[in-house]
Amino acid sequence: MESIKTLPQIFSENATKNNHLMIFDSTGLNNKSDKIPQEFVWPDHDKPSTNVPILPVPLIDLAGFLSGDPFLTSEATKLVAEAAKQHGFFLVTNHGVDEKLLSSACTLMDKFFKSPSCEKQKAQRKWGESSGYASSFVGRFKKNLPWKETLSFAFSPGEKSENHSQDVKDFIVKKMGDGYKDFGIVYQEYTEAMSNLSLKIMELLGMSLGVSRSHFKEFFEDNESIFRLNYYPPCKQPDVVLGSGPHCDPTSLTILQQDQVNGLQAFVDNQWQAILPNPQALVVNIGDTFMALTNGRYKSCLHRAVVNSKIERKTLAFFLSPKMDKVVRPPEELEGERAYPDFTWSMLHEFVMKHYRADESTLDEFTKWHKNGGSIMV
Ligand SMILES: C=C1C[C@]23C[C@H]1CC[C@H]2[C@]1(C)CCC[C@@](C)(C(=O)O)[C@H]1[C@@H]3C(=O)O
Ligand SMILES: O=C(O)CCC(=O)C(=O)O
Ligand SMILES: [Fe+2]
Repeated sequence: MESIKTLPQIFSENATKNNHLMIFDSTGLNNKSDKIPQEFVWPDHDKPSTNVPILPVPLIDLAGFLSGDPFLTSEATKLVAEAAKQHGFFLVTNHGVDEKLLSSACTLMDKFFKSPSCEKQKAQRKWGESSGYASSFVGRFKKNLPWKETLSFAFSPGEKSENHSQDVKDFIVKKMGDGYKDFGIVYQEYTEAMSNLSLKIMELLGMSLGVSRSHFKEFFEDNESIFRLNYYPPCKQPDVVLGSGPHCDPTSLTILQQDQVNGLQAFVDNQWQAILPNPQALVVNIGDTFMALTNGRYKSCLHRAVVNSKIERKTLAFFLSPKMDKVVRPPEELEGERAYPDFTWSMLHEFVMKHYRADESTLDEFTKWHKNGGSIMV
């Protein structure tokens, strides 16, 4: 477990020692004759292996559920329940999100990530915030740095009455200028589509748990979510680095679009197993906050992303999260001995952004931190 000391401790420590890594230049690192800097090299027990088995993730066709077919809805809830109880991962097809939107959102990532570093720095993420560009994680972690660049946005659907809030589009145009207006429009539309899809999946999850169809949908209607573009450059030593280290998503529900490059792995039945790209499907996984909302019934699963030496990998992740101040408490149908205390997403978000690097123990460590009144050292 690596705790993130709060600023300025770790930042100043790292800023001096790792100046050369303050900007993650994968091309430069790949072209240098010597080995990849030690900060990116993971311990032996975490190093990726090439021949992992393939995880048989259930493929759930949402067409029947979305059209209101009672039998197909019942079949879908059974498949969701089985997957969510075991490892929390499932695929959804016929989800209703426009294929052209999905394709352009993946292609358009290159406009940002292939631009010069000085351009990308205009959107640099600030300490403690999740919005913005993270070219290097050396400001947050001392070791086991992820081999990736990310661009993250805060998203909320806005009030029904007013026009949808345009926070995604406005953020990128504010940071990068009017040349990114079309870019912003595409990802604004994308995040709205993913927010709508996540609410439909919340209806399915509610029914699968024997809770009213509307309970979780209403809980997340005014969500304050995070949308993230993950760009994983090729690495000359793919056997020692990780694109995203082992973690459980601290959020509630993740909808992940993968490109056609393999890399996502889940830790199931005590081994890493690949979740292969499927162009017709989106990957959905339960996060820590929803595991708490189900009082531990549905599982938030450890997962990671590996990279390769030939081609970059791109993924788009919508992290559904409730309004910051909403109390995370299981509905009475799921009560019983409490697995976790009442908390707000705001508390857990602060914990993972400022005090603790999300891993497989985040919720347990957060529970200790929360019981100690949110004291800094975990
Ligand atoms: C709330 C969040 C924190 C992270 C982005 C979202 C949901 C997933 C989290 C993360 C990806 C889990 C692994 C570690 C992390 C630092 C990362 O690799 O990016 C996490 C994100 C973050 O803290 O920025
Ligand atoms: O990019 C991937 O395949 C996984 C990314 C992920 O798990 C995350 O961003 O939380
Ligand atoms: Fe994740």
